[in-house]
Amino acid sequence: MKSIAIVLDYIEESNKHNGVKDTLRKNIKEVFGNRIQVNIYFINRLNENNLIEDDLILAMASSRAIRIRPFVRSPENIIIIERTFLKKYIYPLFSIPANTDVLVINDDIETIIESVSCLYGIGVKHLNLIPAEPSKDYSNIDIALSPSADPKIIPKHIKNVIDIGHRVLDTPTMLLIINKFNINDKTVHQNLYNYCKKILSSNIGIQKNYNDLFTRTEELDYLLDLSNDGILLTSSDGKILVYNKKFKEIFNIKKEIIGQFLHNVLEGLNMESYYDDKFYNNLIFYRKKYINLQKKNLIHYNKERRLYFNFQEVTYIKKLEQNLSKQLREKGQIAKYTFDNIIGDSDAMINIIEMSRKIAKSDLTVLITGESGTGKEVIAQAVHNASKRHNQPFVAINCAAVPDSLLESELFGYVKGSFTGALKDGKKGLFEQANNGTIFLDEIGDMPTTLQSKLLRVLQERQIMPIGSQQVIDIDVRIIAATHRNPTDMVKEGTFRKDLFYRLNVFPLHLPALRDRIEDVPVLLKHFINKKFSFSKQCINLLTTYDWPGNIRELKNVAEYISTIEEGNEVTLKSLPNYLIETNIKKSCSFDIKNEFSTYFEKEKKFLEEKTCFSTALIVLKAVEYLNEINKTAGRKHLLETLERQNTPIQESQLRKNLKILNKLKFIITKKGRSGSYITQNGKDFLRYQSKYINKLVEKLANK
Ligand SMILES: Nc1ncnc2c1ncn2[C@@H]1O[C@H](COP(=O)(O)OP(=O)(O)OP(=O)(O)O)[C@@H](O)[C@H]1O
Repeated sequence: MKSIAIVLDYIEESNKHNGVKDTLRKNIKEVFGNRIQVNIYFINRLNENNLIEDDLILAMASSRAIRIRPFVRSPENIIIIERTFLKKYIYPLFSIPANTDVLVINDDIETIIESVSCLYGIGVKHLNLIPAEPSKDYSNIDIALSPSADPKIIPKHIKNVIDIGHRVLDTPTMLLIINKFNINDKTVHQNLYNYCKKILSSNIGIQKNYNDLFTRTEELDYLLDLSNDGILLTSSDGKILVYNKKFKEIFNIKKEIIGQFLHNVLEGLNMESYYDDKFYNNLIFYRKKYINLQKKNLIHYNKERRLYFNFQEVTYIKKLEQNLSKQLREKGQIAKYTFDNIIGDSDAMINIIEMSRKIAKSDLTVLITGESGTGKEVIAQAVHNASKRHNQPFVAINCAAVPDSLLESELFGYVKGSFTGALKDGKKGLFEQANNGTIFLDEIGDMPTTLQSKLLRVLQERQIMPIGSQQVIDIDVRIIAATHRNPTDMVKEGTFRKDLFYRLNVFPLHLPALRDRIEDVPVLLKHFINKKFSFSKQCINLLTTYDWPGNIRELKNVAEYISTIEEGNEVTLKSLPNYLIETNIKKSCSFDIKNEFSTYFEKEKKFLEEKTCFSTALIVLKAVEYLNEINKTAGRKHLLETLERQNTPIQESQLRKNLKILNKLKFIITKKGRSGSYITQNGKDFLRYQSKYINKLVEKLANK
């Protein structure tokens, strides 16, 4: 414990100095509590063989400081105190009429003069303060001011003796002590603030500045304490500079921790590992509690690095979870599939689920390959939901569905005024929206090469730079990419960057086509059909020998078809869509089935040929189906863009006409407003029936 010496002038005689001694001791205790020990010395009892060893020595005046120097071990620790009066004693003086003669009485002339000058200094200027000299006659004065009110020294005729109390330590002296002992304790500042309110400082400037600073710090502390997170600021080597109440609460800390090292305060958590200049977002376990720790670096203008820590109790996060999930759901940024919703009995599927569960535990990048409809997105969602990021956003983007010109701004965002047509306030990119969560980059193989190099940088640096911005943003996002193409072939062809491929292919997952795990067909059908059905033998035969080019997505559609069409309990060939039967017959029989099925959709085909250009109608219908499948609104704008992308552009007027005709045939339903068109089962069947014709047509048009 630090100690302070107070050196008084004379030996204590008949308790003469008790007042001063007790007052100063009381002042120090009031501000510093038991943090400082006070020792009292008397000047005429000091001995050169017994030096004062205290950390700070308070002298009453400079003349006394010189006198005590030889008796002090470290004279540089001597400070000359400043004293003042308490408000409660001084305010009554203002009721004495101006220019009244008032005698100031004390033990000796030196202290009397000091008191008079101090009274003038604090603003008692309306009275004629007269220092009482022992030999003089003051019979014309009938008011006296005295701190001790010792009756012996007060002239008999004076009846009105006003007690002005002993002088107390002034603000600058208190601040000097704080400074000398490097005290940064909040309670001490709170005590000094209260103490200042009671005294009339002769140094108004210092007192006012101190009070202002204290009030501001108090307000900031108040704001910090409002937070539900534990907040902490340390120097770059972990010395605690600022903390809030919640921090102490989370870690059950009772003592003062300012100036201590964080790794000593939170023992066993290896806090030193956070002192580097990286960003962290980790879940830690401390005394039966899960706590989410975030650490950021703050660089001040003077280039000194500070570490900002934020701690959230998981119980509290849990409460936030519902709120957050609601918001994410509203934004469509939630992954609904978990491993429990993934159906599959085949060895291949069991293997994939097992692998994926392991992958979910890590934070590494995953590349999922497989034909369209094999469940790549479903797996990506399940991995996200089984990962530690499951409470954070899952943001999916189909790189093939967004025009190249827009893909960059969709992914990285832009700042305001970046380009014509940009939103007024700029736009957050999907990477930023996915921060702390997962981004699913579907059809990565369709990403233009210019963007591939930008993506590579994101993967390397974990930073993004919005279009038009000069600043990079740190992001913490898990990347899961998928493609129905063969990335190795694309790298060979030079359409996909080799370095990007290696960065993405950290965890490769290949989903086999449904035809290669045909044993999954019955369980999937059972899962998707919500009624209880039995299947005829032929039906099972057909469904398990069919190729399923559209994989599980196609099977889901067939299941939907069956649920709608079949009114009985048994699914027979009749309950299946026409195109399935056609393909199967073609597969198992050598004769051309064209004649047998030539009556299918004959009327519709004729109607189309009469009303419009047959091939255009087919292409429009196919484009509606495609946009529906990727969950994009099949409105006129998207349809025109899609047709343009596949090199089969048409005029808007043509599109409108064809949509109308397709609606008439009930191949599509176009809803009013902005929800666009939807292909009906009839439309889908018609397309399947015409599928070869369409593929040829698209190929032909694309090569024209
Ligand atoms: N194993 C599975 N269990 C249950 N449903 C599945 C499974 N796999 C896929 N599905 C269903 O099939 C549909 C298509 O799956 P998904 O969108 O994940 O395929 P994809 O491979 O990402 O397709 P694309 O390459 O066309 O984007 C989904 O709507 C999902 O309901």
